[in-house]
Amino acid sequence: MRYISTRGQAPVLGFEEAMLSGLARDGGLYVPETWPTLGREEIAAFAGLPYEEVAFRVMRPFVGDAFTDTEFRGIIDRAYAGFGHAARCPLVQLDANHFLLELFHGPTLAFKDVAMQLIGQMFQVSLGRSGRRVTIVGATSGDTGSAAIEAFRGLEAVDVFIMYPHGRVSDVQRRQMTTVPDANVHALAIDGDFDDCQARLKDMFNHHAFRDEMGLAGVNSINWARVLAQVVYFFTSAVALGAPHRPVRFTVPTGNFGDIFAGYVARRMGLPVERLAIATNQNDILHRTLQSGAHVKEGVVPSISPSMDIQVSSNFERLLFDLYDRDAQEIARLMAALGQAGGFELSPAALAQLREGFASGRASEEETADAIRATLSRSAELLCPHSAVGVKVAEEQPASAAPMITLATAHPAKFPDAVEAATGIRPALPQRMADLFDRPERLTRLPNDLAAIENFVSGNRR
Ligand SMILES: Cc1ncc(COP(=O)(O)O)c(C=O)c1O
Ligand SMILES: N[C@@H](CCOP(=O)(O)O)C(=O)O
Repeated sequence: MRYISTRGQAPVLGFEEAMLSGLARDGGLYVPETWPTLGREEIAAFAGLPYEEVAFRVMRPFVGDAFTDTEFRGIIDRAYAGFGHAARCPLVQLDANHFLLELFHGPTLAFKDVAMQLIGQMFQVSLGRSGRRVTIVGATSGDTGSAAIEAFRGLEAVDVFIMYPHGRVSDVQRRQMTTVPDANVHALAIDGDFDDCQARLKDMFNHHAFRDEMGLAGVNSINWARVLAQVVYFFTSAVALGAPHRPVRFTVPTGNFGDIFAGYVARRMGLPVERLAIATNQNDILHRTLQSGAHVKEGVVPSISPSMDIQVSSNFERLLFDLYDRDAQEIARLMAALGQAGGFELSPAALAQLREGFASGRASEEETADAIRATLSRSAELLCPHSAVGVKVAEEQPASAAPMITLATAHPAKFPDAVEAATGIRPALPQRMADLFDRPERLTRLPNDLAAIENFVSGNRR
């Protein structure tokens, strides 16, 4: 399998190099040259298999010769061994036809662990083989950061620098990043919002002299391997509810468009997905895009679902690439318009395709809190605010015989203030994290300035 850039000007790479490089050198995102498909029988055969086996079968076609089958099975087994649930990503029934896919049983209590634990293992095998060192830079609105730190802490061949928006993540999320004592980990509080952090991240990758000198690697969903690992749970959950013999529907709480893009990939691979609904909070650029056809940035407004406080949804570029029949020149033009003019209009053909493939909805702050409360009283499930945005939007979708699966993307204990305000219940952290608020914090506050961030990175990597 070969990987090409959405902007058409970067070298074509194999899986391992695409995984280690992060952003393509032309500023685009790597995508597989073609979408591999799985036949009905192959998908049906997933029923009853352990999560790890389905992961192997779904991801194998994308990995090529980067890892032997034995290496790849070992990587997958080690990635999920520490998850707190035997099913890894269990399904919970909310009502007759609505299910929650719990993605927060990994070490840092959010869906990011599902992919990050896997790529942590992939990096270790790959770097161990080559003797190469990398400097991981990441941007987070709260969850990617701690998942990355957990996956890469203490590794000799890796330094990790995570930028988060100062004052805009929950206290639990911040402490998960700032209380890790390992010398290779650096939490950087940036004066800006997540879009600023992600923009500086991409600036670093696009500054080729810096990128090459530092050996930059990216573990945001810029990295194709992150998205790939997330495709797996669309298959496991759908098959558990009868796919491929009956279609299913998904609603995905969405910010950077990585998770829902993974659902799109599952559908391209042959999974019968009747509806794929984008659920946004008040930072609703994607919902507005579906409604109006205009993809226009507005300022990020802080919300009680802070991990989705995003207006520049990085992976939307990957979808646009397909919507525009893989016309890389056109994608480069649209992305330049987004950067310079703050937005663009989708062509009528691209918009029609977008609306055919996706639905969307939005939850206000009040509606999010209502969904947390209503779900608790109906089914005793305590939702995090992001999952609540998903449940609210799922419930608005037209009735169908196909089961609806809403992705529950984080544990409620990561957002205790919002959950307590909605329900009066303060969710407790698991015992292993009970002393999180007693641990000393270590962080560096930096301006939203490329030179300042680059100086810090170059001065502090080992
Ligand atoms: C808890 C949570 N839910 C949902 C999202 C949105 O996922 P994506 O950015 O892949 O759209 C994020 C962050 O991205 C998150 O941390
Ligand atoms: N919500 C994310 C934002 C970064 O998304 P990613 O999937 O591109 O890493 C976070 O919690 O950091």
